[in-house]
Amino acid sequence: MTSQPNPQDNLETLKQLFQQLPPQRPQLVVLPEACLCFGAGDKHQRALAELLGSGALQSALAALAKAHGVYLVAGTIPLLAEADSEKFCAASLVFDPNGQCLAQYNKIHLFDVDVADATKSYRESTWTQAGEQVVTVATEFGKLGLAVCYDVRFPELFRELRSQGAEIIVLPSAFTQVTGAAHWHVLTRARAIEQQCALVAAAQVGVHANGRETYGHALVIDAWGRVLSECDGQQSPCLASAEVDLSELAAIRKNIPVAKHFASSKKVMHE
Ligand SMILES: O=C(O)CNC(=O)[C@H](CS)NC(=O)CCC(=O)C(=O)O
Repeated sequence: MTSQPNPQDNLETLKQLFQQLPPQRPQLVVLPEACLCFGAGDKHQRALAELLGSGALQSALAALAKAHGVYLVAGTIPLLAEADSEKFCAASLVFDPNGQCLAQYNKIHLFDVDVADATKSYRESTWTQAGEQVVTVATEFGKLGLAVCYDVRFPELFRELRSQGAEIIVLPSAFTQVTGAAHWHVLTRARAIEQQCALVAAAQVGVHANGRETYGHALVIDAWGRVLSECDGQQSPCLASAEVDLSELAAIRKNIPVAKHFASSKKVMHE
């Protein structure tokens, strides 16, 4: 998506895009980081922020999941830890096909980074409160592990998701054009290969209201590291969709038992 500041505009885009969902069920749909509000400035985002379990953004997303009978990872929307919190969490929510919210993951690694682009200085922590919990959630087709965007640069988080049983990792993102062109495919494929998990990486793409430029290239990657589907980084909105065979995952894990080998090497590395 090329999300805009006004949530209503983005919901309209999503309603159109959901018309193109393939017929298979169960189905998992993953949205990009800041899917309902992008480029509006932190005050506007803080004004939109909701408490878990109530609010217009969450109701609209729950309704979308229910209307189409899909699991929906709506990453991210601004959620408040407490009603009077100054900062909001970049929260990725998981809805089931009945529109029930199953889990919340707050982005742990915040993008306080300098990039050689028009924005130059990104300081996410000035308005975002960092998450403190690793989150996995069971679904009828396997266990999801939750991560967001810049988290992809921290393999330790993905190691932890795997050890908590994750089989499919979801990664709502808004990678910058510059870092995305250099690192996006390598990082996402590396996390899928090393943790032997399927990985679904949704992405913002194009030029946003605040002049920020995002890379796009939403991906579905299997546990062998193959790219099963990809948006081309030009079209917006765009749907990358694939059928993932999780039975292959068990064979990959049996043949290359990295989890077992890590358990032995861990002793050496921590001494
Ligand atoms: O600010 C918003 O509204 C939405 N959030 C984002 O765009 C976030 C925080 S600024 N972007 C990233 O984490 C980019 C990571 C990245 O590009 C990299 O790791 O190279």
